[in-house]
Amino acid sequence: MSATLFSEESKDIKPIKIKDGEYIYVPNFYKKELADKYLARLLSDIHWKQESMKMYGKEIPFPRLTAWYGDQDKPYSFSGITLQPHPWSPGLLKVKNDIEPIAGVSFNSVLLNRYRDGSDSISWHTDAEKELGKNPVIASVNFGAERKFQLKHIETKERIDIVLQHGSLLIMQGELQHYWKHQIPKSKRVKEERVNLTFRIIK
Ligand SMILES: O=C(O)CCC(=O)C(=O)O
Ligand SMILES: [Fe+2]
Repeated sequence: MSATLFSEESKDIKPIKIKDGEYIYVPNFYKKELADKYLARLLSDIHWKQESMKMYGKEIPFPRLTAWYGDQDKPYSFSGITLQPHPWSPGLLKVKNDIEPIAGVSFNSVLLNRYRDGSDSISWHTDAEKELGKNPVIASVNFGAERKFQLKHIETKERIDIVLQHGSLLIMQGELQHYWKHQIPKSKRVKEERVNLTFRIIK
């Protein structure tokens, strides 16, 4: 990571080192007013879709809506489906430019997740697909309802919970994807929508 990429405010942002990985969490990356604006725009402008996965000959819908945006030559496969990206929108490019000085890398795609309420979720997985490279940097920006993000060490089963708040930025980096799974569990209490953007580099 190059120190010259860091802006004045982001200079003090240091990765949190954990066993076999590291992450950065910036709770108030966007202040509330701006985060509210982004949330409204994302809800209305993004081409949201409920994808499904074939399992034992049955179509199982994902418990969330998704969308894939990015450079046009980078199709992406996950959970048995392949997505052709929509071209970058001005708003997504703005967020990308805002987070890159902190991530220290240049992203070429973003997977968006929309959790309509607490009954939407994403279950335990790693983002260690081949096309993300060896130690991927994954930057996740969060808008809307606060949801619990859980990390679980694959060998020791150690757990780390982070409540991802409106306007926050979470960056997973280092060896984390090889040793830790993550999930957003269902939560009966949550009635509001949440939108999550995970910026990635597809090789
Ligand atoms: O919604 C989140 O915070 C996590 C999303 C995620 O893990 C993914 O899209 O791979
Ligand atoms: Fe993930």
